[in-house]
Amino acid sequence: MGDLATMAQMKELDRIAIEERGIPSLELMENAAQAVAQAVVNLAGPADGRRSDGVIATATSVVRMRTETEPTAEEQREAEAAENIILSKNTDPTPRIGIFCGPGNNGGDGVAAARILLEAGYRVRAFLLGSREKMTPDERAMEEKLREAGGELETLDLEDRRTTAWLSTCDCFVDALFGVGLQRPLAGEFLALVQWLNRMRTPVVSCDLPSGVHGDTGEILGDAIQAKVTVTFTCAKPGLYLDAGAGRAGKVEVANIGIPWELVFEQIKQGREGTRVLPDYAKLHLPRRPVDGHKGDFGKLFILAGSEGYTGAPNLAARAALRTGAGLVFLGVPREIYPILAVKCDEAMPFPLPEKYEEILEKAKGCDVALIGPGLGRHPKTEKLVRALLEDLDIPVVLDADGINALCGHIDILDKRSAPTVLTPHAGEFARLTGCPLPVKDRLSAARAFAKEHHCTLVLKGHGTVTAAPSGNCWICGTGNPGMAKGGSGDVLSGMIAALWGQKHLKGPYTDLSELAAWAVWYHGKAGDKCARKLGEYAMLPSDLLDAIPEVLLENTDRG
Ligand SMILES: NC(=O)C1=CN([C@@H]2O[C@H](COP(=O)(O)OP(=O)(O)OC[C@H]3O[C@@H](n4cnc5c(N)ncnc54)[C@H](O)[C@@H]3O)[C@@H](O)[C@H]2O)[C@@H](O)CC1
Ligand SMILES: [K+]
Repeated sequence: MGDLATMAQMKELDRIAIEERGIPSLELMENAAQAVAQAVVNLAGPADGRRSDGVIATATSVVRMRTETEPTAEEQREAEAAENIILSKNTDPTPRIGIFCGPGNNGGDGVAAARILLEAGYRVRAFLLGSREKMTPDERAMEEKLREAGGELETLDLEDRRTTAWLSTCDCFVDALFGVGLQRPLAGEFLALVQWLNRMRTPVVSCDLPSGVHGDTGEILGDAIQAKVTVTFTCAKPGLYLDAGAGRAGKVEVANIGIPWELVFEQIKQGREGTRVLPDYAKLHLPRRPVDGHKGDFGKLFILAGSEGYTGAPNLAARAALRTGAGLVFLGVPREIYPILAVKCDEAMPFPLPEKYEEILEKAKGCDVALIGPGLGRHPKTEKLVRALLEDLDIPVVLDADGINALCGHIDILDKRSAPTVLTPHAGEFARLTGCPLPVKDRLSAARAFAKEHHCTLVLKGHGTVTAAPSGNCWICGTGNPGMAKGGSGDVLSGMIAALWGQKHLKGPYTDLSELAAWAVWYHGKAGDKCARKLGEYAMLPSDLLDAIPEVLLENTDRG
């Protein structure tokens, strides 16, 4: 489930399928178009137009809005013609589909979908953008077939009122401007069309990618289509789940277009540096806890957290760890705030940090996992302590927030560690640590490169949090929402990761600690989604996540 392909991988896969395996490219395009046409039918309703109510009023206002000054006689005639086009929807409710095709094979998918929908009885108009000379042979072949079916590939003129009137009555648009061949930011007529379409708010089905979204990074080049559904071919692309691209893709449907699965396996799934998405509907089952397990088996956690003014973070991290199954949680906090934590904690065991470093080290060494950082502050003495622990501790470490900041300028300490380490930065912390500019443009590649270079697990937070393993494998999280963008959510996540890393029975079948961290990210996002449904994105709090963890884990634990 969920293997993703980059734009380059996709092009290579298509090439091998066509050139080496002899699969006709037109057959692939036809299959792609079938899947797109089906998505249109799902949105626009059946060809007899039973679901067209409500379009007329919106459409009329679009034409009227455009009459700003006193019209000339010619303009008056045009306006009337446009109005008639709109009113004709009353007598002919057959769904109208506007299809916008670019000059490449993505455009070819659109042309083929136009023919399929026309033959199915829909009112279809297909428009070409860009020069006809640039059209690929396959797109030309599809244009020929469209013509044979009684259709036409028109040149789009958004100044023509009759065209815009007709488009304003459409039940659905198909975006077939650019797919994996997008090379530069949208400009000129492409940009103008994309912005016009987005203003219309008519549901859009995008072919392969919303045009303007970079398939590898989710970056928006110039502007991008806001799709309702993206029908992506063979494998989904990372950009559909990352950053702004994820916001433009709408619902992602992956269509098999006839490339043999063993070829996909060879080229994509078997790849050494794979990328997988963990979608919302994924089931990431934890095994049952062993019946004879005792609290020591479920992980002794050492948490170093908190400072004056940050008394919530240690408690959130500790409680999240316990909610995620940790056996024992020792919570070391600065002496000044210890009394506060002593009152807050029931299950976790807070203690004031001893003056002597050796005593702190000894306490930490007796544990299975250390979580360092939530609310720790950036006092030089504290940062020195963090670095010393990273050097001296040979147990797995989860490094979060100010724990990460303490590594700035001292990345060699990370390189020297032999025990597993996971860092959980948001983009700001990552930029500070690596010196890369903000915003981090390609989070997937950046996370992968860092994890490989420093031989650690990197959880780079954001919309579609990326977890990268030292092997180069990556997971993109498909859960979570903007309601979680509040101070404290990260503390909960770090506690959850530490808890999973500490439980011995999870290390049998799930030895890959990086994958366990990716699971923790997914559970955390899922808890957030439950809170958003119940409390709303505005009001939900990081502490509410703690109450949602039980339901998430119940749904994702083997009960047999
Ligand atoms: N035979 C195949 O390889 C198949 C390809 N398919 C479709 O074809 C797509 C890939 O086709 P292509 O490689 O032709 O690429 P695209 O159709 O995505 O785009 C390439 C064309 O767009 C132009 N272009 C790129 N960026 C531009 C910009 N910003 N402004 C203006 N022009 C720009 C390029 O010069 C080129 O003419 C896939 O995404 C998929 O939709 C499917 O039909 C399945 C089979
Ligand atoms: K597209």
